[in-house]
Amino acid sequence: MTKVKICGLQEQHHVQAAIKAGADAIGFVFAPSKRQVTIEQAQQLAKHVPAEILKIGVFVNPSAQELRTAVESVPLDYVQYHGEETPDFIHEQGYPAIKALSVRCAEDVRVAANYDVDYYLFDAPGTDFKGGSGHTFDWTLLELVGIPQDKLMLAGGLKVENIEQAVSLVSPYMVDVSSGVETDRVKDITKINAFIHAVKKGRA
Ligand SMILES: O=C(O)c1ccccc1NCC(=O)[C@H](O)[C@H](O)COP(=O)(O)O
Repeated sequence: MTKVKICGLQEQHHVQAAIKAGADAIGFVFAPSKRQVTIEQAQQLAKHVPAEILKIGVFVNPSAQELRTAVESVPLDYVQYHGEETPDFIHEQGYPAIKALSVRCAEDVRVAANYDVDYYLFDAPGTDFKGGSGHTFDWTLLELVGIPQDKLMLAGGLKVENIEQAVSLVSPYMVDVSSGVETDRVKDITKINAFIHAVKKGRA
C-alpha cells in the first residue's frame, strides 16, 4: 500500500494527529520556509514519535555541520535534500537520503539518474520557497524516469481531490503532502485524516 509522509509539521497536536491517522513518515522543514522549525523545536516534536514512523528533515543546500547537528540531535531517519546539492555532497554526508527534484520538463526528471540515493522525490517547483508550493506538475513526465517504483516519492499539490488519480497514474512508493492538508496555511487535522484515509483505504 502507498505510504504517506505529512510534511511541514510545527505543532505537537498535528504530529500526533498525523500518527494517529496512519502517517508512515513526518517531515520537519529546516530550510527557509513559512513552515521552518528550529532543531530544538524538531527535537521536542520528535520526542513522542514512535520508532516505526520515519522522521525526515528537509534541507536546502545545508552545510555538513548543520546536517550533522540535526540528524544527531533530533534525531532524523532521513535527510531530504531539496536544493542544488550535488551527488558527491550527498554521498559524502553518508546519511539515508532522499533527493527532491523540481519538475518543469523531461530533463528535470532525467537528472535523477545522476544521484545514488534511497528515494527520489519528484515535486513541483517552489514559488516563495524551494518547496511546499501546493502546485502540481505534469505527472506523465515520470514515465520517462527509469527509477524503480519502490524508490519513487511523489509530491506537489497533492490533496484529497487528486490523490486517487495521482497514485493510479504514478504508483509511487510514498506520497508527500503539505499544503493540501492545511487551511489558511495551518495544518488541518480534518484534512490530514481525510488525505491519509483516501490513500490507505486502498482506493489510492
Ligand atoms: O514545505 C515547505 O515549506 C518547503 C520549503 C522549502 C523546501 C521544501 C519544502 N517542503 C518540502 C516537502 O517535502 C513538501 O511536502 C513538498 O514540497 C510538497 O508540498 P505541497 O505542494 O505543499 O504539498
